[in-house]
Amino acid sequence: MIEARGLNLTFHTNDGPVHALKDVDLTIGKGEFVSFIGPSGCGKTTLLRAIADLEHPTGGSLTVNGMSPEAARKARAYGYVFQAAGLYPWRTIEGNVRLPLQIMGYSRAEQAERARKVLELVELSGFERKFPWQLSGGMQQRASIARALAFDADILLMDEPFGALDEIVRDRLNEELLKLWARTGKTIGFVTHSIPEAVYLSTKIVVMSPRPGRITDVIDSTLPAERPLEIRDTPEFIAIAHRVREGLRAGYEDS
Ligand SMILES: Nc1ncnc2c1ncn2[C@@H]1O[C@H](COP(=O)(O)OP(=O)(O)OP(=O)(O)O)[C@@H](O)[C@H]1O
Repeated sequence: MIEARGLNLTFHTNDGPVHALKDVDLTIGKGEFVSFIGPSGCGKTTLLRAIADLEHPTGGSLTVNGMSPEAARKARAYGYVFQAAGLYPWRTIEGNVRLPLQIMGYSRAEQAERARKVLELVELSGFERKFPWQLSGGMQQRASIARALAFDADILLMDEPFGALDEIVRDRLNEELLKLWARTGKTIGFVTHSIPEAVYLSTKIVVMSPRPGRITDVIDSTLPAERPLEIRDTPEFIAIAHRVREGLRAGYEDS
């Protein structure tokens, strides 16, 4: 679904070049849930943005759904969820979810039907007429996920969507996201700073390190698909978390 080979991305700044991504090789299969974890500045967001054609690699190759990132963007191959929910305050929740569909020229009936479906999927049925400020932070983030799902793209790219939420809300949204992923079969790319979040959610964990931004480890999860929150206390979970932590530590020492 997503394939990077020798991917490089250098920003040219007044202080000289910044190697945001260096020699990144990565394969993401259909239906995988892939987390990107690493310290600030290791290129997680840049990689996600390159997949979304919001940044342009300076070397190597990158394909998304078998196409160039630009072709994939034009084919609306992905939905993107940002760190802040980014809902328009003057639009209702339903109005926010319908916005991309409106822009794409869907009929009013189709907009309404799709909004209904995705709001049900994120358990926000009944909140269609509310405005964003009438919802909690977690609910706003769910609405922004619904918006990214509205046009039924195969890929969902999420840049630290739950970073600003307290731990209890985050736990619940993690559980809900796993259920949603199981129901929809989407391929998900997910940026996080949290080791437990990465291990809990992912089928594959990509550990990155900065200066230059690169991949230092790729861990295929051995956890079962069915994951109650208590799985975080099992030896298997703790072993994977340990490997992620070691990878992060090694990256710090190298850079
Ligand atoms: N538009 C830009 N111009 C110049 N440098 C940039 C630009 N965007 C990102 N960078 C630099 O590229 C590097 C990678 O940034 P990126 O935002 O991808 O890191 P990150 O791992 O997502 O960090 P964080 O966890 O803090 O969000 C950093 O050194 C950053 O300063």
